[in-house]
Amino acid sequence: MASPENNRRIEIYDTTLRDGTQGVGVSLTLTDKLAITQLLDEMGVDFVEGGYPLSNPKDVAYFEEVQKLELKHTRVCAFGMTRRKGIDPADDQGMQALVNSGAPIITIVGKTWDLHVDEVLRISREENLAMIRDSVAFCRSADSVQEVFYDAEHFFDGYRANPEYARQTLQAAIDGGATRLVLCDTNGGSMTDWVTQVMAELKEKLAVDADTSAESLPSLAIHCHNDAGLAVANSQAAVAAGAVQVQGTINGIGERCGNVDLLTVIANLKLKLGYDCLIDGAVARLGELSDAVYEKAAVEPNDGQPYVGDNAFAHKGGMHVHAVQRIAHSYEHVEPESVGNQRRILVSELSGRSNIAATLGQKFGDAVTPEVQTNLLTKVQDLEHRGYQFEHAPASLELLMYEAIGQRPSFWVRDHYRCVILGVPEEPTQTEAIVKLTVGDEVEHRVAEGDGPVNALDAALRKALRAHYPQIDELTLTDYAVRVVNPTAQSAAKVRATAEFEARGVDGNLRRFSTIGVDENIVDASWQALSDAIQYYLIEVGAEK
Ligand SMILES: CC(=O)SCCNC(=O)CCNC(=O)[C@H](O)C(C)(C)COP(=O)(O)OP(=O)(O)OC[C@H]1O[C@@H](n2cnc3c(N)ncnc32)[C@H](O)[C@@H]1OP(=O)(O)O
Ligand SMILES: CC(=O)C(=O)O
Repeated sequence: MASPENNRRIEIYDTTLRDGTQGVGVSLTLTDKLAITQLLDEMGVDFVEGGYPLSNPKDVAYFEEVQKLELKHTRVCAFGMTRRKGIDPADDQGMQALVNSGAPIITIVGKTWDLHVDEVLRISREENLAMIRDSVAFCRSADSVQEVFYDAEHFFDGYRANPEYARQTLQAAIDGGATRLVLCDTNGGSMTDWVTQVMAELKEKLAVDADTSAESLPSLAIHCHNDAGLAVANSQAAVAAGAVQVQGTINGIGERCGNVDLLTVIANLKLKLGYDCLIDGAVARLGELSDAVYEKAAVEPNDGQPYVGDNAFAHKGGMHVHAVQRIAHSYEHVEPESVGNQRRILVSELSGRSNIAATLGQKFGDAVTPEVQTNLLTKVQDLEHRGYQFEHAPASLELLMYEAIGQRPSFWVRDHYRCVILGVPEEPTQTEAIVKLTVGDEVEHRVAEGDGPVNALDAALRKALRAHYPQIDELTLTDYAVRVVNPTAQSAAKVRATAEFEARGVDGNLRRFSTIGVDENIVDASWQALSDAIQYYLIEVGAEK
């Protein structure tokens, strides 16, 4: 699949810790930043931009602490803007912070677009060129600094508005000693043809301006934002046109619509286009890297994310599942494992018998006969028509399977439950639940208080069952969500309760599973999800009824 002719090595420059944290809702602790640096190093990421040492105490501490890590592949970069107008770089706090950070690479961002020079900074165009040149040269002259990269902010917009001036800004960075000229699509609105065109003509024109050869100029790099949904395409177009480095973030987190998602770019470069990047084996760990960054950044994962998202290899439609069972790449562009992901087969009203066989066949073996498949499918279609959604509740689906083959155990028989809520103004609302069940020959009639009806019901049900099935104490509710199925019915609408539980199986491993309930009554929907979970768990651990 990869084109063998593209065997250049592409440098990967990660700015998750700087540009990524400019994303809405993203905040990383110092410990998180250091842990992400270490992970990126393990993968062979060439450059990690740790932050802006002038910006805040956390970033200052980062550059101190990161020096204690033993990094094998990564060189740490400190980011900052050009010196302030009208002063010597040596007197500029930002410049001092950069060279004192101890980072071997300094990345200086400067203005390309005359609009920003005239209207935002309100300085002369000559002063802007001097700021770029002086700042790069100052950082380059520091003993601790190995290289200076120059981030040409708004390059593609600036070059459209005034190509001569945009080139002069790069020339100033070259004169200062920059070793990479990073073309930034800061506003993320460039079209791919424009990126290709600029890349194609830029080096030749820069060489003519400087009366030198294109080869003797610093290499070009690319830094794209995703405001027009083209960050991946634009980054790859730049690489195809000769860029040696791609800057971006893990999972594409970043200001506004984000930076380019390095995970997608890396997988495309390596698996599709035959470029070299990172270390051997790293691509198969992209899923792990994605999960780690989502978790540390406390950002909700994007299930539809290319390559690494939970849905990237999830097959729902019956015809697709049928085909994938026969030949996986009929509906998969790469093997899920090649990027650290896995295939998922979902059961829903859009399923065919293949979905049932693929999902339950391994566990239930020969019991999954064609007749059982058809019966279970009919049941699922009927229930989904009533509001259930089994793709979110595989444990409830398994209970239906036990029912379909006549093997669903009855751990208890419910007589009734009752919930009482006492709401008095200015006082905390009190809730209590009563549960009456028959377990074996014994009647259990229990009451419990809780924080709301679901909690009280859960507590009362567990009280009633504990003496018979002590294993239930292992079961923890980890997530619970309620969604209205038919909102037009307003407060009489049906609701779907989905609950996620965690417990150790008989093998001692922690497992998560989800169940579902649907009813007009929110408490009854929750009762179904709760009691499905307990029954499912008791079956899993082989409880005697
Ligand atoms: C495209 C990008 O992602 S660039 C990075 C953007 N990231 C951030 O801004 C996060 C980190 N920033 C910060 O911590 C702060 O903004 C600081 C420390 C840099 C500056 O804080 P302050 O001094 O309070 O200034 P403030 O943020 O309000 O305004 C920016 C200042 O930098 C100046 N400035 C902006 N860009 C440049 C540049 N490339 N070169 C020199 N000066 C610049 C502006 O003129 C303004 O100075 P002024 O108030 O004297 O006119
Ligand atoms: C430098 C940078 O982050 C940008 O121009 O987008």
